[in-house]
Amino acid sequence: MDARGPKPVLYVAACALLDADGRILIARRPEGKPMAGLWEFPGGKIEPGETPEQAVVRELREELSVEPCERCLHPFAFVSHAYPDFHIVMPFFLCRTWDGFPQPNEGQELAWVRKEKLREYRMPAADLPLAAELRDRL
Ligand SMILES: Nc1nc2c([nH]c(=O)n2[C@@H]2O[C@H](COP(=O)(O)OP(=O)(O)OP(=O)(O)O)[C@@H](O)[C@H]2O)c(=O)[nH]1
Repeated sequence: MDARGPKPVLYVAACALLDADGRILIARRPEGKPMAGLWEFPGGKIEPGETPEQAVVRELREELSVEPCERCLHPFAFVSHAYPDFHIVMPFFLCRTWDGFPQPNEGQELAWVRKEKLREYRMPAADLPLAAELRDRL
């Protein structure tokens, strides 16, 4: 807490889609959104009453027209990170099986990236440990 009071805590769920060649899908935040231009993992805020898995399924459908099954979402890591204006808690899943071909429904740029190359893409601070975990543990 500081003089401005406690920071809001934001619960976000995200997912690494992994293709058969071991590449990971990342998306570039479009102009007009906070943190525009940074590369991140597909996902978004967990709505009230939703599980993290349900939030990932909904966001993948909205953002990418991709349908994973909930059972295909494997818990991989989580983040708890203090941004200057909010604190993010982010369960993070791996998914190797889904229906559909990812479409950039929100005008976002998409990239399939090898884990070794993730560090070449500028990411939000909260994602840096996730990129390192993917490099080390996949
Ligand atoms: N989706 C996603 N959000 C992330 C990641 N890392 C990270 O710091 N965030 C932050 O978590 C928050 C998620 O919000 P979002 O804007 O993607 O969620 P949303 O689609 O539900 O929001 P919206 O409907 O208000 O646009 C943003 O502040 C975003 O910058 C990540 O890897 N994936």
